[in-house]
Amino acid sequence: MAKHLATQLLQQWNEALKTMPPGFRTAGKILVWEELASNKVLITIALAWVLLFVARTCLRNKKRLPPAIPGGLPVLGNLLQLTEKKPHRTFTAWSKEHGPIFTIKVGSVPQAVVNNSEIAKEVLVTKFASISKRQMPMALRVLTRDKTMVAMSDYGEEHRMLKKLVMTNLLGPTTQNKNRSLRDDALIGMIEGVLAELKASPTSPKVVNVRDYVQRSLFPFALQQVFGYIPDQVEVLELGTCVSTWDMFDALVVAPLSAVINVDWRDFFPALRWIPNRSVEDLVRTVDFKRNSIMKALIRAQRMRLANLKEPPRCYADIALTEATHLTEKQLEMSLWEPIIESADTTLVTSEWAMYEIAKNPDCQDRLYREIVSVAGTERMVTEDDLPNMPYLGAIIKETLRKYTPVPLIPSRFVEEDITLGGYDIPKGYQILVNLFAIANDPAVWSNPEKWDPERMLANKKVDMGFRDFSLMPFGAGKRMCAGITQAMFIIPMNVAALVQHCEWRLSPQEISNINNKIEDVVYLTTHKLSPLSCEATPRISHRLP
Ligand code: HEM
Repeated sequence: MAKHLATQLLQQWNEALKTMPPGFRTAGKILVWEELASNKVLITIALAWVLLFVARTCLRNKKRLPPAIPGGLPVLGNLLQLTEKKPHRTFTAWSKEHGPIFTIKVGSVPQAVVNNSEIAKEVLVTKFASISKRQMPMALRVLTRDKTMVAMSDYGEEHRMLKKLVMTNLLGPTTQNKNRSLRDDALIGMIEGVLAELKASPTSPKVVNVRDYVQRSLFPFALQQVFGYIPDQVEVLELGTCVSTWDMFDALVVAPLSAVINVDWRDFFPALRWIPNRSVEDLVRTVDFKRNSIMKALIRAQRMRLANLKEPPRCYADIALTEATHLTEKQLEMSLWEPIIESADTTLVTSEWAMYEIAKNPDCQDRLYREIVSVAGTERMVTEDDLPNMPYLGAIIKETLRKYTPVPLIPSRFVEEDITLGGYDIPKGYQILVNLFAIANDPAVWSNPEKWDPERMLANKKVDMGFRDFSLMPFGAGKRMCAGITQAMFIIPMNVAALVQHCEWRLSPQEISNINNKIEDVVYLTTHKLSPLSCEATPRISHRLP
C-alpha cells in the first residue's frame, strides 16, 4: 500500500517535473530516484511530499502576476521606496513605467496597486464581491473602533444596517432637501463673516484666510445636521472638563485625521504584531479616548434634550436615539461621529482647492462671475436652485475634483479568493489599492493632466463621476460609492459661487511665493493644501443677503 502510494506520488512528481525548467528537472530526478522508492519506502514518501509541495509552489509561481516594482529589499520589500508622504504620486509615477497595475511588497504585505479606470471598475464594480473586506493598519483600526463606520466597514450585515440608517435619515436626497435651510444658514454666515472682515479693514484689497471661513461654516453645520443645534460647549465627565465648539473640532476632526497617518511598523509585519510598540499605539488611543468621550457627552446631552422635547424628534441624533434602539452604544457613537468628520473635511478640502485655482486664474473667475450674474442678477444671493443653470461652475468643481482628487487612494481592500484583474492573476491574500489620483491624471484619458482646465469638463459631457462613466471617480464607484455625494455636490459649488458672487479674489503675495516654492499639498487621508489659502479679497457691489 505504502509502496503504491509512493509510486503514485512519484508519477505526480514526474508530471510536475515536465513543467519545470531543465536545471530543476535534473535536480528533481537526482533527489527522487526510483531505487529509493523500492528500498526505503517511508523515507521516499516523506521526500516525495516535500517535492510535491515544491512543485506545486513552482506551478503557482507560474501564475501571471502583475509586474513587481523593482528595488525591493529582502525583508522590507518596497517599504523604503515609499517614505515620501504622498504615496499616490509615487504610485502614479511607477505606473508610467510599469503599467496600470503592479505589485509591491510593504514589509511582508503583498499589495496590487490599480492605476487606471478599467481595472478600477473591475475592483469596485464587477469583481467587488471578492474584494469587499478591508484590512487596516493599527491607527485606522483603533480610530474606526474595529471598522464600526460605514466608510470603513467590511461589506456585510453591519455595513448595510449602518448605511441604511445614515442614508434614510441624513444623507439621502429627501433629508438633504429637508436640511437645505441649514446649508443656507451656514453659507450666509460664511459670507457675512467675510464681508464683515472686509468692512472693518481700512485697506482694500484685504488678505483673507479662506480656509478659516469655510471651516467655520462647515463644522457648526456638521454638528447641527447631526444634533439639531450647535453646542457651544458640552460637559465631558470622562475628561472632567467642559469642551467648547472649537475644542470639539480639534478632538472630533483634526486630531483623528492627523493620528490616522501614524505608522506602526507592525502593520508591515503582521506576524510580529505580538511585539509591543506602545508609543504610537498610546498616542492613537489617547485621540480615540478623547473623541469617544466627547461623543458620549454629546449623546448624554441629546438624551436630556429629548426627554424635555415637546415636538417630535427631528434631527439625525434624535432619530438614531429613539428609533434605532438596536444600535450598541459603540455603533451609536460612531454613527453620529462619522457624518461630522466626513462633512467637515472633504468638502472643505475641495472648496479650498477650487478657490485657489479661481484666484490664480482671473479669466476663469470673471467668466464664472458673469455666469452667476446671468442667473442670479446682482440683487439676490445665488441659491441651490441656480445650480442646474450654471454649467461653468459645474465644470470648475469637476475639474477641481479631478486635479486634486480629495481622497487619492481608496483605503485598501483584501482579496478573499484568487481573482484576475486587468488580465493578471491576483492571489488570495493580496491587498488592493485603487489610486483614484492616477485615474484622474491618466494622460491617456486627460490630455495635459497637470493643467487645471474647466473647459475640458464642458467639452466632455459624459463625465458623471463614477455612476456610469468611470474616467473620473473621485467618489469611488459601485456599492461602496460615497454616500455623501449629494451633500458634497450642494455644499462645494455653493461655497464657491457665493464667495465669487460677493468678492473678487486674487492669490496673496504669500500664496504666490508658496507656488514658487512648490509647497502645494500634504495628505492625511485626504489631499489637504499645505498652508491655509490666503487671498486678497475686494468686495464686489454689495448683494443683498436673504
Ligand atoms: C468632495 C467630497 C467627497 C469625496 C471626494 C468623497 C469620496 C469618497 C470616497 C472615495 C469614498 C470611498 C469609496 C470606496 O470605499 O470605495 C467615500 C465613501 C464614503 N463617503 Fe465620501 N466623499 C466626499 C464627501 C462625503 C460627505 C460630505 C459625506 C457625508 C457627510 C461622505 C460620506 C461617505 C460615506 C458614508 C462613505 C462610505 C460609503 C460606503 O462604504 O458604503 N462623503 N467617499
